[in-house]
Amino acid sequence: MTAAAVIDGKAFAAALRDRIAAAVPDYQAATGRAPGLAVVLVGDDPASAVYVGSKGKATIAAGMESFEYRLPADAAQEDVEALLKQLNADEKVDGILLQLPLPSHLDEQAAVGTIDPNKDVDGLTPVSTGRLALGIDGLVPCTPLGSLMLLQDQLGDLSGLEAVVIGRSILVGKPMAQLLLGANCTVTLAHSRTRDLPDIVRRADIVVAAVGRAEMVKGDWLKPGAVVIDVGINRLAPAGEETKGRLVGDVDYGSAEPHVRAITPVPGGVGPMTIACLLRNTLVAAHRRAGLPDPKGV
Ligand SMILES: Nc1nc2c(c(=O)[nH]1)N[C@@H](CN(C=O)c1ccc(C(=O)N[C@@H](CCC(=O)O)C(=O)O)cc1)CN2
Repeated sequence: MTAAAVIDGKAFAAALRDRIAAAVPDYQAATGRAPGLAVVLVGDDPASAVYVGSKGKATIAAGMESFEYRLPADAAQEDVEALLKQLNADEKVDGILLQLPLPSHLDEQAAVGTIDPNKDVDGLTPVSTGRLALGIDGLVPCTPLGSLMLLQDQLGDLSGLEAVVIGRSILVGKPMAQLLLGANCTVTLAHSRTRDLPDIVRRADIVVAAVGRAEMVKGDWLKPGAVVIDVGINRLAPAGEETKGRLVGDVDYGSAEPHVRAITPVPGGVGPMTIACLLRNTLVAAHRRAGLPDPKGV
């Protein structure tokens, strides 16, 4: 078999961000202001702080307005929900994102549920989830949306293809399965209790691994010629004092690569698409809130 294509999510995301930035001035001319994205971080998880910082920088680089809110790790549920309601009412804010995970004493679903669905650029409110399940146009979670874009770029029409999604999280697995179903794939949603997982994965033309276990999916689980989207971001324990922990996905890249038609690397695959799709959703939300047609090409 010929060498697998390495799907360059970083370059794809950069091109998408450029198209978004190019569309912002038209919105600004029509409304008199730039689209605004508010990101809320509760607590001091270092990885979350990095992601929130990257989102703020990317928002500004796209010509949008960035609003960042930080609440302490011991914030009460009422404090989080009060802030989200305040942002719902803020006319300058088109998109609201509550960075996850929240500290464990907080109820994530209840907090997310207070976000105005028209500003739900993470696509996680019950209304957004329902719209996706019903096939009604709405705002779709960023990582699955970015994964779908990469798949369609590789494969074109996905109709009739067998897709296996491993992992049933609200953030990735479930919406990914819905998106693939919407693209007319035959979808299996596998998870930690699935029996004979390697055999199920072996059927798939498309594999999306979002299980959160380092290098779990092995090369001999994959159908020759499959396209693999690796959503996992796992930092391996440092091998020595001076060695930084290596970042790996949920797929054992070394054993998978010789079997497949195309695969996303980690880092540089799906990860960068998450933030690019957040900007895309913010631009779309801003247009819809202003009663403008959806922006083209994003
Ligand atoms: N409310 C949300 N919370 C979280 C989401 C989300 O979509 N909405 N996703 C993740 C974290 N995340 C964004 O929030 C995110 C993860 C990874 C990347 C990324 O670009 N990763 C790089 C590698 C980065 C590194 O070196 O650590 C890559 O894969 O190339 C961007 C955003 C959980 N929380």
